[in-house]
Amino acid sequence: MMVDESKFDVHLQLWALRIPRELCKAVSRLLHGYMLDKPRMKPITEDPTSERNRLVILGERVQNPELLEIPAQTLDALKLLCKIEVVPHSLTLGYSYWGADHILKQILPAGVEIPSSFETIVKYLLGHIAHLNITEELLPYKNVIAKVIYDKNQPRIKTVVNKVGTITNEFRVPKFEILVGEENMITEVKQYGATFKLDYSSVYWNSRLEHEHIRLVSLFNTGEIVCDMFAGIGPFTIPAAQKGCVVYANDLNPDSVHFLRSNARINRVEDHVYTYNMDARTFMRHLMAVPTQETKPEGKFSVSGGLETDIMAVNEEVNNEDGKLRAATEEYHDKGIYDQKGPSCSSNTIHASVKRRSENCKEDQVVKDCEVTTINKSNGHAKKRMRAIKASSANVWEHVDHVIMNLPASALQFLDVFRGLLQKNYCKGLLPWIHCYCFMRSNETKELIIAEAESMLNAKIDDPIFHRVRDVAPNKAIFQLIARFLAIFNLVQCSSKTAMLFRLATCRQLARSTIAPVMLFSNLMAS
Ligand SMILES: C[S@@+](CC[C@H](N)C(=O)[O-])C[C@H]1O[C@@H](n2cnc3c(N)ncnc32)[C@H](O)[C@@H]1O
Repeated sequence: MMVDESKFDVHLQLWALRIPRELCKAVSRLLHGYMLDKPRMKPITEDPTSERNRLVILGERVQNPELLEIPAQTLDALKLLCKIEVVPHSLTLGYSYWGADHILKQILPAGVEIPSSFETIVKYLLGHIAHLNITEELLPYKNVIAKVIYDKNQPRIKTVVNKVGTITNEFRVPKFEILVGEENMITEVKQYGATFKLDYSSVYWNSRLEHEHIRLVSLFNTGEIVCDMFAGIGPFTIPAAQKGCVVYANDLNPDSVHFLRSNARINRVEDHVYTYNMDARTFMRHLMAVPTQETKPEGKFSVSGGLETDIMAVNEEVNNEDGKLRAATEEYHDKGIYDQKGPSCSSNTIHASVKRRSENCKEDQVVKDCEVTTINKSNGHAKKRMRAIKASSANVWEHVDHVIMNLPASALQFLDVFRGLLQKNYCKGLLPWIHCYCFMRSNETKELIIAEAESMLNAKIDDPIFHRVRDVAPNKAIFQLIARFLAIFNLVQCSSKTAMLFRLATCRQLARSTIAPVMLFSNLMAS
């Protein structure tokens, strides 16, 4: 459907005063309330007959050249300023003048609910892409709505798209139809100071998870080691790395991993991010070095060209640089840099983290290279970054503080990968937190979720408490929060059709003799 722009023309026959241009200010003060008053329209304009004059356009209420609507007193004051010359002035308010809502009201048939604001029509605005929120009722008008949104948001919006069908592919990427504009869907978005480049047509992205991304990362401490099993283009990975965590980030979708790497570079955290492109279970098994039938990675280890290369390189480094951690740690203690407080790090957590690694290094030779560099000093605060902590894949696991599992549709089923960890005492120190997102439908119960998680973990979960983070169906969630010493759970009930997301975390504070992990569930919106 094309938009006939001429249909929106409104012709106004007005009156204007021709005045010397130097009197514009004085005249407009006097005529306040009687001049043209339309958004985005200036009431004083050039006079086509003379450069030395200007035209003061009067409002629609002034309907004749005698200016009877203007008080005589005002007219007398005007006459004292200059000779009053009244001229007719015609004005056309066209398509370019009217806002999107006005135009849509004219186009859409009576009875069709008009999206009342830009925010209701546009679901997401990602860089130059507007992803429309087209309801069933508006589907027949999607092209014209897209055209209006496009025209009215120049030059910012270059592509207007609409989602088609439901997401069925394993990469969780919706299929889009381009309604107007460029086919290019590579764009950039910003979240809490980080920049994310992505191809919206080939990778998963959900702007509504912004709060959850940053909320989870706020639980991490500088220097901690994070495994992001379903990393996408890095909305958990990048802020975690920016915080000074070392992140092992994996995704099955090669396009996601491509942008994950770009984003690590764009945000200058490539030293903190190791990227992998393989199935998450394989990825974890390799990091944990749990012996399984699967001995070869299904995908690519990208950091140094391959897992084997990685291990060889690290082993070589280990041979050459044994003891470096100790020296580095002592040096930093000598310099006293841990006593400086910076906006992005806590001296205590770095201290604790390095100390723990240092102890581990002495005891187990786990970490072979640990270097802390002061990258930046601003506002008197020293910003400290933990540089990459290189360890052989066989030992990475012993230092993992957090595992992120954001694949709500099936993350629970991946929990079995941790059985080795719980049963074989791989984790020498504290257990990691496992942040596992999952859906919960209204016909499911928290007991069901826990049972599934327990069965996948082959371990008992103690005292669960549920707590909602976000529900899918508005007004249908029941919020329940019960705090316990060792366990926090999030629970949401919702309508039968909607699904919930929950976050599950094993509590690393548990003694290893108690293999029951503590879990934290919280729901997110469905993607
Ligand atoms: C819901 S998205 C989450 C992405 C990212 N963490 C975020 O919050 O935007 C799930 C991601 O898991 C990836 N994925 C799906 N199946 C996978 C598997 N078996 N192994 C690894 N990654 C997988 C998808 O490609 C997708 O990027």
